[in-house]
Order: sequence, then structure tokens, then C-alpha cells
Amino acid sequence: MLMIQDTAQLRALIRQWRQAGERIAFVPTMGNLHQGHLQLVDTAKQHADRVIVSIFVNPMQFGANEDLDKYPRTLEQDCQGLTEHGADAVFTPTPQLIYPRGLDVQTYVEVPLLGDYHCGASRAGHFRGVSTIVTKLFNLVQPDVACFGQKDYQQLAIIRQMVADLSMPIEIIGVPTIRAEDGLALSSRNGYLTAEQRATAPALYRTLEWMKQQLNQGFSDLRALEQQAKEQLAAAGFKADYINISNRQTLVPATDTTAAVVILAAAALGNTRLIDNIEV
Ligand SMILES: Nc1ncnc2c1ncn2[C@@H]1O[C@H](COP(=O)(O)OP(=O)(O)OP(=O)(O)O)[C@@H](O)[C@H]1O
Ligand SMILES: CC(C)(CO)[C@@H](O)C(=O)[O-]
Ligand code: BAL
Repeated sequence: MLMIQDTAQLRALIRQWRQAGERIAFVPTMGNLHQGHLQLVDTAKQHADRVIVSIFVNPMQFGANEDLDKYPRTLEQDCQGLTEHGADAVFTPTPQLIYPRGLDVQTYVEVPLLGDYHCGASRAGHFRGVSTIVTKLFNLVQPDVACFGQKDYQQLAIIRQMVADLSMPIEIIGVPTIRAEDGLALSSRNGYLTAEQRATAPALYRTLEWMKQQLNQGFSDLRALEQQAKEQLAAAGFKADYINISNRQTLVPATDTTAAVVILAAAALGNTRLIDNIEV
């Protein structure tokens, strides 16, 4: 697997692949790779001749009091996993390369509306940071196809909207969430959990499954169901940020006539914020 740190090298490689008529798939990540990420790589391989992965802990999408500094950086181990899964190249730029003028004066991309609720409401500027870095990475890599996890449901919706609104010639593939045996969605931030918190963590997905069951059985007071779910999570030891029964397309609050629903949740165990979702 090729390791690429600078843009000239990256552009030369992409040109070489293009000249050979090869189709390119891209998987953007922040590293500390687990089976969820590797599933994105496996899916990417099915859609292209070449797979390139980026590892970049993007400062622009972290809030001032978030975990930018302590975010796990495990490059050697990540490269081993990527090699085993047949990635062709990994791009690991520095913040200086990506944001040479600094974040304050960086041109940005912002997708309206879809970022107003859920994580967008609690993490000001987060999705602006995500949309901007993904645009920059798309411009550098110029892939035919890019894979994103459904675990970050709102992020995936925003990227799809951005690609459509800005006429980016890139196919976006959403990949189902990979879970531990007990149901917990794999996430790099799971590594922050103590043993006790890790034992509690699957209650988040169990609560989502319970809500789905209630909805399928005809429970129609959606706001009351959200409230009950919050109480269940609090009893388990979580501090719920949000649990929202939403319209799958617009991500606005669902009503009892909304046809396609997704339940989106974020909740903290200690200082660790976990997210998950379930389609109903
Ligand atoms: N369990 C999972 N199943 C499928 N895709 C996943 C999973 N976890 C992360 N991804 C996807 O991997 C890509 C990179 O995500 P990222 O590097 O932030 O990993 P993460 O584990 O979600 O980290 P974090 O804990 O910071 O949210 C995103 O498209 C994300 O949706
Ligand atoms: C898409 C992404 C790599 C952009 O930094 C990040 O938000 C992530 O890891 O989901
Ligand atoms: N997977 C989303 C990246 C973030 O939380 O910043």
C-alpha cells in the first residue's frame, strides 16, 4: 500500500490511475480504524479498481471543548488493517497542508437545513467542518465513488445533499453500521469507555430497538416515546443529548403521518459521547 503525505504525490498517483482508465473509490476517515471502517474499504473495493483511504483528524469539525487533542492516532496499526483489506493507498495530510492559512480565514462549505437539528444543534460548526474537509478531499482525490457509514446518519445525508447541490460527479454509497456482538455500534470513541461504561453502552441501541418495536406496534405519540426513551437511558446511566424520531429525508421531527422514519440518538457516558440510529 502506498503512503502519501503531500498533494503533488497524490495528484500524480490519481493521474496515473486515470490514464490507465481505472475507477477510483475513496474512503475518508479520521483513523483509529476498526471493522466499521474496514467494511467501508471492502465495499469501496466492490465499486472500483482502486481504493484510496484518507486519515485526517480534521480540526475544523471539532468544537473548542471537544476531544481534538486526545483523539486516538494509531497510524501503524491502521496501515496494517488497510493493507490486509487491499487498500491501494492511504493519504495522511497534516493540518498545515490542508489549512495553510489557518482555520479562521478558510473558505467553507455549509449545507443548509439538514445540519440544523441533532448533532448540528449540539456541535456548532461541526457539519461546516465536515462539509468543507470532504469537499477539499474530494477535490484532491477526485474519486468516482466515495463510501460513508450509516452510523453517522446525519453526516451521510449532508454529504449526499452537498454532492447534489454542488453537482459533484461522485457517487455516494452509504454502508450499514457494523456492531459489536452486544449491539454497540463500533466507533473510535468507544475506546474512551471504562469497562463499566462499555458494559452499559449497548443500552443505547437496545433503546432504539425498543422504540422501533413500539412504533411498529402502532404507538403514535412520538414526543412521549422520545421522552420515555430518554428516561430509560438516564436510568441506565447515560446523559441523553437527543433522541429524535425524524423524517428520513429531511431529518426534521417526524409526525404520525411520516412515511419513512429514522430514530437518531446521541448520549454520553461520562465524557464520552456516543451516537447511533435505527430506521423504522
Ligand atoms: N460502526 C461503523 N459501521 C460503519 N461505518 C462506520 C462505523 N463507524 C464509523 N463508520 C464510518 O467510518 C467513516 C469514518 O468515521 P470516523 O473515522 O469518524 O470513525 P468513528 O468510529 O465514527 O469515529 P468517532 O468515534 O470519531 O465518531 C465515516 O463514514 C463513518 O460513518
Ligand atoms: C467524514 C470525515 C472523515 C470528515 O472528517 C469524518 O467526519 C468522519 O470520520 O466521519
Ligand atoms: N464520525 C464523525 C466524526 C466526528 O465526530 O467528528
